[in-house]
Amino acid sequence: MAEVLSWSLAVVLAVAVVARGWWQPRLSAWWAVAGGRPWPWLLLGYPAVVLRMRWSWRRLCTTTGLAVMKSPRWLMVGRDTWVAGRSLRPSPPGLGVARPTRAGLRVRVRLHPGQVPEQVEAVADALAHAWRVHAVRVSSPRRGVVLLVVTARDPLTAAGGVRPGEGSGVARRLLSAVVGRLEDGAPWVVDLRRVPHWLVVGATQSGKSTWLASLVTELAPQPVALVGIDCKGGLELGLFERRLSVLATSRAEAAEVLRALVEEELPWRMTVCRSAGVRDIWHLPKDERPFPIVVIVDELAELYLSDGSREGRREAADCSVALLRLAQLGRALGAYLVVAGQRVGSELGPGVTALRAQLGGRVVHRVNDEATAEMALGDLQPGAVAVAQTIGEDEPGVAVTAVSGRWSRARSALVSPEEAERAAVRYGHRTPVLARLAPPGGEEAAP
Ligand SMILES: Nc1ncnc2c1ncn2[C@@H]1O[C@H](COP(=O)(O)OP(=O)(O)OP(=O)(O)O)[C@@H](O)[C@H]1O
Repeated sequence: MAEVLSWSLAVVLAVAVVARGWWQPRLSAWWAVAGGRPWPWLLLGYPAVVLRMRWSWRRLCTTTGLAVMKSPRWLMVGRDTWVAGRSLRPSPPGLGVARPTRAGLRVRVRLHPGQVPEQVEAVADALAHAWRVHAVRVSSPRRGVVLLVVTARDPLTAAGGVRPGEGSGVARRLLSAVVGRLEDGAPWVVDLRRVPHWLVVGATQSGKSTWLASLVTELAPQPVALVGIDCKGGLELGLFERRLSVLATSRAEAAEVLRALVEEELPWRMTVCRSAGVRDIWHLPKDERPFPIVVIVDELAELYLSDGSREGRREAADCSVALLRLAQLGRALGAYLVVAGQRVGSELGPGVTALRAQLGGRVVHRVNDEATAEMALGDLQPGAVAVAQTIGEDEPGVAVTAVSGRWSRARSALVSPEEAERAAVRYGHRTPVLARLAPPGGEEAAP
């Protein structure tokens, strides 16, 4: 026996020596992958939660009304009559295979005919309690199926634990930014080419500016023109001035910049596309393609609310129309819009509701009232409205992010003003000159 063992060991060692050219270069990558895995969760937490799920699924579905009763085959019951058939048995929706994620697991559930995802969503809290996990989120990737995203512990509690660009195993695309971490542990990616326009809402001190700072920090190294509109005198976006192609710090300046964008820059881009026979700038040859422009507005209300003067009303109306046109025309012409504000209700003016409908990406931080959460999420993800309202004072940077069809809780990367400023200075030399927006000197540069 000992002889067989030592021979086997010798063979394994010999193979390892012969094949070292193959495994040695891969060793560090394997080590890095293994080191990044949440082993305690995978080895202990995950099997325990899966057992609890399997064990309790039928009972849970019965008590919460998700199980349907399979009707038995029966005969008439009389005084001396036998009853044939199976006993009445609750049949729960089909629970699929639970796949582990970094912070929990995902599992698909096949609904019974006649059931809708809202029924599962209504009992998500009961599931979370029964499985002793932080949260169960419900989405519906296709008809008849719901996806349960289970998070074991709240990964968003560690304030400041998220770094800009963290989890950047994600392959970076132009115009995409990792701005924090989602509740399921995945990086929070804002990809402007997929969802071109975003609305960022939150009460004061909820984390809007920090979110904008992490977005700018991520976009700064990219060949992208950034246009800042900050009518609070440039207090927030002024930090990135070195990396901004244009910064408007009052409403009069903002109206002028937006006018130049929609009346000069966008029509010029249309002409370029038309003469090249293409439908958007992304089909132009790379060296002829104009820079994509990301317009960032901090505090939307400052653009919309007027002081009652004729001049003020005219500026507000101009800004409203220009933002709407920008949102409508922008995607094909490489202009993207990120708008932040405390409220986005119709009290700001008639144009704001139309603008909101164009902003397909939503980020909702802590809000002061239900109406604001409803305004920001109700049209896209009604199920997320209640969750946005649970974000507390002690959770700055925590938000609900939603695009059509999906939503999640998330926490933004904590980017200090100094870090953001440093990034803007470091990449300041990459700031494109937009000649039509900032007339004094400079020519339109190609990326
Ligand atoms: N992801 C985060 N993690 C931890 N702390 C955060 C996070 N985001 C923001 N904060 C903290 O919350 C506070 C408020 O952030 P921020 O200034 O971004 O809020 P705001 O919504 O822009 O406020 P205001 O509307 O008053 O400008 C700051 O002290 C900031 O450090």
